Amino acid sequence: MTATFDTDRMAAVIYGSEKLASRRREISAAVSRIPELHDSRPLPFMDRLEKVTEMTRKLAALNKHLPDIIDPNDYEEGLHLYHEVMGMEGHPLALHEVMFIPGLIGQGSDEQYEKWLGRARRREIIGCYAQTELGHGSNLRSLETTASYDPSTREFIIHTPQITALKWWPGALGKSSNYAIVVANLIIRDRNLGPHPFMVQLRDEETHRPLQGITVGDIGPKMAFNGGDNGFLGFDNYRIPLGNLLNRHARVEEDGIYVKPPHAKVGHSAMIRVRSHMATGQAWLLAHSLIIAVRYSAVRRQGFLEDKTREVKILDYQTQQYRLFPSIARAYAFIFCGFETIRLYDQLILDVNKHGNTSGMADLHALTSGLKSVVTYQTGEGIEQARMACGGHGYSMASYISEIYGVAIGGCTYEGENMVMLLQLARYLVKSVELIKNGKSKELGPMVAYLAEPDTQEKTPLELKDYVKLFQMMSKRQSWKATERYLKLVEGGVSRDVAWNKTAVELTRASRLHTRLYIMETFIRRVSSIEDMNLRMVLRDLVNVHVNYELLDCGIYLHDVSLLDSIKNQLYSSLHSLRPNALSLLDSFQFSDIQLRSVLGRRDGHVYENLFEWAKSSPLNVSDVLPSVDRYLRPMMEKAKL
Ligand SMILES: CCCCCCC/C=C/C(=O)SCCNC(=O)CCNC(=O)[C@H](O)C(C)(C)COP(=O)(O)OP(=O)(O)OC[C@H]1O[C@@H](n2cnc3c(N)ncnc32)[C@H](O)[C@@H]1OP(=O)(O)O
Ligand SMILES: Cc1cc2nc3c(=O)[nH]c(=O)nc-3n(C[C@H](O)[C@H](O)[C@H](O)COP(=O)(O)OP(=O)(O)OC[C@H]3O[C@@H](n4cnc5c(N)ncnc54)[C@H](O)[C@@H]3O)c2cc1C
Repeated sequence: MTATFDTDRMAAVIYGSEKLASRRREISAAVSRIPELHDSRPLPFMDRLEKVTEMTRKLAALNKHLPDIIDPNDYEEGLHLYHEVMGMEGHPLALHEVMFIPGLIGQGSDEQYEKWLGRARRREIIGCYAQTELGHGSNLRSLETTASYDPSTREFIIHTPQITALKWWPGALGKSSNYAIVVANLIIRDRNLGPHPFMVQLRDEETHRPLQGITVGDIGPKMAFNGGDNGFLGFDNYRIPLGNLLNRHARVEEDGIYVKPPHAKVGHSAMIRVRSHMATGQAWLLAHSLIIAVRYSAVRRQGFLEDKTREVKILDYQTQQYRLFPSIARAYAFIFCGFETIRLYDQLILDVNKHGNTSGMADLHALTSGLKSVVTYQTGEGIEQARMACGGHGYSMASYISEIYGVAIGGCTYEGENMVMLLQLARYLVKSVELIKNGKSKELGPMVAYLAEPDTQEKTPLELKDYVKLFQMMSKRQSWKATERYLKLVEGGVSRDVAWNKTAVELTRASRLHTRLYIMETFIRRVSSIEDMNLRMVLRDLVNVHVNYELLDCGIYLHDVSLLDSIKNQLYSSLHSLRPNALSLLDSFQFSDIQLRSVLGRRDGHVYENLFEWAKSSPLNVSDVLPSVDRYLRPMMEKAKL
């Protein structure tokens, strides 16, 4: 079946501009011509040490070639080049670009930029972001690492009071970084002023050995990211100068006077940044797994439909389409939402850093808390469906889907565990409902204004705005239901914290619905704004899959469930309409074979030949008889014969 649109033009919609889309193609082509930048052999055949070594080798090679391939100051081009060459399994600079430099920009003063930013950008130093501890990750207020100010020497003494206070998990900390932004409780004259970010040198710049007073190492293998070195870190009364408190917002004077920041959570900007970028990152992972599954499904033939002389492509099965197409819609929806949150973050950091204006923080915190939770969860679901859609071959590392899954679901945990973050958004929703109850609807932000709308009769949705209306109604009802349940407990004398906990499941449901509504509205809005009518029509088919699937999936929140039958019919027909364009919608992401790293999902479609070559290259096939067979199996069988 042939697609009805041009994938290069769709790529420009996905990546935001024709220029960036074509630069991505040029960068992929340039990488394909430089063997030094390719994996020296398939990553799944490597053990952990080999993977870390391979990633470090490629990173150094990339650093050498980078100025010939891209403009080093272009963030988007750099991101693509890194994805292409380094892949997704982690590397020594993974946190340097993602949290260390942004953390320094968000928290450091101009003087501190002068001292560290240029060096970091030139990669004279490598940094990471060390916040989570062995005993605490979610509850930042209970972090135990201390940074006590000593006015006599104008230094902070960083200390790990007990084992639970060891920093644990930071990416690229274990073996690669020589600097870290360390989050520690600022203590002045025995007063704990809460977590603050400090620039800390961990290793000697010449020898790379840990400095005295620092204990640091790798935390061992993980579900994924095994090319990276997540680490542990402890301090034994380790002294750093006063100037190492990142002090754009909060300051300590030489005499120990504390100048507090304009907003209590302004120190969290590095986390807000990653959360703002997560929707696009996850969309990209989801699209990776889907292109593998859809390409394979367009090659794999099994069973018969009308034509009894030739087996059917498995992509023609309705169940296969139901498994995969709603996730294609989500990948697009997440990309569009992600661009919006990135733009909001960039605006916020400008407002805060230039004008000290923190008024956008609460809204963006609520939005990104919900979005990162829903998007990572649904991405995990979609990738797992993609794996199952490839049958037995999906289970092989040749598909690479299990690696993508491991990487993606890390996002359910890092940057705030999903349930914890859904509860953060719920605080915002509950406050909004309370405003309405207190007659202050005018104070509601635009994203929650629908919470004040009256209930109307549910009717079969015909146009997109009807779907949005129905979804708003479901989301509003759940936010109200959860809030009223919580307030009733509080009014009955239960403490706020306990009442919150007794309502928590309902609260997380409200947050999910609110976020799914936001995703739906953003998707519809973006598609409606596309000028090219041809592309807009194709994406309209995708939106149709999305709105019907979302409504069905959340149908339990409708009062009139008889609506669901017509929605089911509309979904089945929209899956059918999407079939001719499904593969091209994914080809539009324009992943190269190098970037995909999937034997099953290669562009050439020679699935069986490629799988056989891959199997033959397994290290186990280097000899016909393995030493373990000689040593154990043959003697066992010989003994049994006696
Ligand atoms: C290529 C891929 C690379 C992947 C790299 C992955 C790298 C991963 C890195 C990491 O994981 S770094 C560590 C990340 N850690 C976390 O995310 C920890 C999660 N916990 C928190 O963020 C916070 O503790 C919390 C859960 C948000 C709660 O914060 P806290 O206890 O300090 O506040 P509360 O008392 O609950 O709330 C008070 C008040 O403040 C509001 N608020 C909280 N955070 C923010 C914020 N960032 N911005 C604005 N406002 C915030 C909160 O909503 C409350 O408001 P009110 O309800 O009182 O109005
Ligand atoms: C791949 C990866 C990379 C990471 N990189 C970094 C890094 O670079 N730097 C860094 O500092 N950290 C990093 N982390 C750590 C990460 O940020 C934390 O693991 C994460 O924030 C979750 O915290 P936790 O481990 O304390 O989970 P916990 O909070 O212990 O979660 C365990 C369970 O308790 C529940 N729970 C906890 N609190 C509540 C609550 N208040 N209400 C209801 N339920 C609750 C959770 O929902 C969850 O079910 C990384 C983690 C991973 C997996």
